[in-house]
Amino acid sequence: MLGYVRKNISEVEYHTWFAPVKNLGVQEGSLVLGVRNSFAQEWFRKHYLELLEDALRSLGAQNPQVSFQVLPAAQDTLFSPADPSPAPGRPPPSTPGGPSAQDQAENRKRLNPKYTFENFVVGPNNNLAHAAAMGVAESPGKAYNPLFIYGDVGLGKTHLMHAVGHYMSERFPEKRIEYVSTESFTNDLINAIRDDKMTQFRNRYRSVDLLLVDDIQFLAGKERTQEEFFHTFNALYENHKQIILSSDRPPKDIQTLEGRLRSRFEWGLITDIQSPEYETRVAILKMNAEHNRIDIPQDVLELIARQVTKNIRELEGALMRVVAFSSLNNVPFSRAVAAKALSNIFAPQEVKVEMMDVLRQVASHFNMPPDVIRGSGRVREVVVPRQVAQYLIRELTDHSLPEIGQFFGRDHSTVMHAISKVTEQLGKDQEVTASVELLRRKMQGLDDEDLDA
Ligand SMILES: Nc1ncnc2c1ncn2[C@@H]1O[C@H](COP(=O)(O)OP(=O)(O)OP(=O)(O)O)[C@@H](O)[C@H]1O
Repeated sequence: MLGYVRKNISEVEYHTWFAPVKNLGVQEGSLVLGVRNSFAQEWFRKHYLELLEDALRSLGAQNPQVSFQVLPAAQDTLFSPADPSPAPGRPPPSTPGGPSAQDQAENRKRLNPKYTFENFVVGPNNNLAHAAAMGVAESPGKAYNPLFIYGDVGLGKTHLMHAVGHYMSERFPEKRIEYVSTESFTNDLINAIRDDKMTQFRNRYRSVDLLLVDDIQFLAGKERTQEEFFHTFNALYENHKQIILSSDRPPKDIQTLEGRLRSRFEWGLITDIQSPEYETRVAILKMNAEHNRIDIPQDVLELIARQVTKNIRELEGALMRVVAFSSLNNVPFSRAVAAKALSNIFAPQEVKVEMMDVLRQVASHFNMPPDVIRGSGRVREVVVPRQVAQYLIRELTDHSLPEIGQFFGRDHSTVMHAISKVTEQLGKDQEVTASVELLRRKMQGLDDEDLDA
């Protein structure tokens, strides 16, 4: 099967997605593949399901069925940077005569273990840069050289550069990879001049297979550094070694950059990354939550994604802030809690209650699945929560009776009946009264007293 798959997709895709997959055997006629997280699960369903079914068909299956299951945490080696053993399916450790374990460790040390292709959410804002980086990873020194990625702060430029580095260090452990910020490059140069170690400096930078230089805009105005970088660039370029540069602006907008450097930066491919749109932001948050094993409802992630729009680093920070806030105050995640946690940094946002929020809260209060409440059951245990939910939705949202009816698969007169029934019971039936009050308070947001307590 893998042979078939490999022939039909690029090598980078294959190694990114298929190398870590585990065969979990056949269950109820379906081939079950273990993947690392729900992000990968969705990705496989969307992008590779047909290909896998075709692969099975090519092996003679009449009615091929493939499903994906998230592997338990223990088998997820993705975020164990301290673990020096290679992940399953990855190249084995070096052999005698091959690259030393130290080389590999050196390579890995400089790269952030989180910044891989697998952890990079692709959206319309970054798909070109992502495709270019994949192209470069697949054919270093050949596809686009240099690759120049620009974009505002915190949008994933460094992440993409490191992803190429990881990919190369896993597939070709003998390759030398150097990741450096322009600032470190400048400092190294200054030190080398001072200590009379220019030969070592040149050897270090001109002997690499992949040079990643971050924030190249800081070359502006540094004449000696530009001069040295020019020669480093030429040496690597002539030897078909790959260069990737990141910057906050395109080469033409970097002031006081020597013309000969600017034109070299334009030789390869220039690609930009824009701010992510809403769906991409939600997907990034979801992936982050999962990687950190935080079980946080989708609607809370959506609220965070609405608040932070420009910078992914801030987006991740906002998520951590919400997590810390809820843990320190010992309150469960909710949109109200998230809004409160973020209110010091962002303008307080009015939390609009949605029908689904109410249904979920009611379901959790009465300890039954939301679908049962919306279902057709007629016993009192289900009818009371259903009526309470309809009553609260009418009170807390702007939805009309027919809309509420539709949400419950009923007509508006049923909703009207539910509302008058609850109204009648308020103050008389203790259970109904207490439930309505408690739920109303929960959904209107927490008061400060709650949090202080
Ligand atoms: N598409 C994405 N999917 C998942 N995470 C992302 C994505 N883009 C960025 N991130 C995350 O956002 C954070 C900031 O990204 P990164 O450091 O690469 O930004 P940058 O553009 O290099 O910023 P700077 O200009 O400040 O160096 C990182 O934690 C990174 O993992």
